[in-house]
Amino acid sequence: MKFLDLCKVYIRSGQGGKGCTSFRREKFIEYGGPDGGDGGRGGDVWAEAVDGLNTLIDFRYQQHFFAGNGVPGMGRQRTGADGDDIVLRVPVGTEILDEDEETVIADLTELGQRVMLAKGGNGGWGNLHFKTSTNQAPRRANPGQPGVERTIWLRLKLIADVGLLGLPNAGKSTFLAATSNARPKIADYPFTTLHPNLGVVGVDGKEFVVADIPGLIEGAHEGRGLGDLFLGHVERCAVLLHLVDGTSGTLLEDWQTIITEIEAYGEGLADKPRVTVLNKIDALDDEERAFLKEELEATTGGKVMLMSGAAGEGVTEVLRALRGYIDENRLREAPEEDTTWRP
Ligand SMILES: Nc1nc2c(ncn2[C@@H]2O[C@H](COP(=O)(O)OP(=O)(O)OP(=O)(O)O)[C@@H](O)[C@H]2O)c(=O)[nH]1
Repeated sequence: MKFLDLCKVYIRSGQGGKGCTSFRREKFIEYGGPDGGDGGRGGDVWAEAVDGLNTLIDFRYQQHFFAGNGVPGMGRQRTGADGDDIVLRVPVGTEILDEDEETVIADLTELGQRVMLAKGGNGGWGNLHFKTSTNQAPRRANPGQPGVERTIWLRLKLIADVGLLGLPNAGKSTFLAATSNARPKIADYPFTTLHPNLGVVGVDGKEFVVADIPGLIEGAHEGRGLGDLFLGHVERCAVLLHLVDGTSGTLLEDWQTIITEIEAYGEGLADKPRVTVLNKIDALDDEERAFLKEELEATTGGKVMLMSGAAGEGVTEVLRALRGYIDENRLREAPEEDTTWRP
């Protein structure tokens, strides 16, 4: 069972600071009582679903996360400072699994959702805490509790911003290849090698993820895990891109077949905003283009864009239209300007 994006992370919460053994020492005060303060609490390790991420790629560069240790207590009843918490910032749709890679610790499906993964150790008590009626001068203080160390897995299920629709031969693979292979570092996105029907597409310096929905529907029959994966994609898609082959001779039927399919599928797929594209226009003359566009617009009741994925015509306009539907926060900064698609 392969998942789109999976990485292993080592975390450790902070150790509690140790308690202090100390006695009040001041001029004219004999036998001043115990005044050792408590140690500070160790920092916690949290995970939080944040905006603006759509991969776990950052965890390829950092896998160890340590929260701060608590500071030991001090004399004159001073408590040590608490250790700093640390927060793993993950994309919405990240599942956190235990070391066994099976037990789900948390499923961060909503923006801002947070979960504590390792609690910091309590600080130890200073000797002030141990004073009793029979022992006015305790020499005892506690060590801080140790932090918690554990290995976890992060698994990203939901990543597609755009769902790609179209009958076999509509030109989906050609479009994906043409728009996403401009990225020299595409191998950095682990899921692209695991799942050929996904592409990271750049336009105007921003990136988003396009997934081939029919490919995923087929995948949905392969097993429960993949089915869930598909649902995740569908839920997260901001917009659907429907490619219709302008050279098929059965334009309106082709369009209707897909619409029927997504309506039958349910899960809100048919209610998503849709960009409808008349594809392969390089094979059509001006008259045919105008005729087919008009015909398709009359059927869909909306605007139809013209494109040739193979020749690169109209592609930028389509990408910009898609980008317009995607929340700005969800777009990734393209690594370099020259990774953006161009014909
Ligand atoms: N003339 C022309 N042909 C295209 C264009 N895009 C794709 N094709 C051709 O159409 C055929 C199908 O293209 P694919 O990209 O494989 O179509 P697909 O939708 O991915 O098809 P499946 O993988 O079967 O789902 C191929 O022979 C392509 O060369 C285009 O813009 N213009």
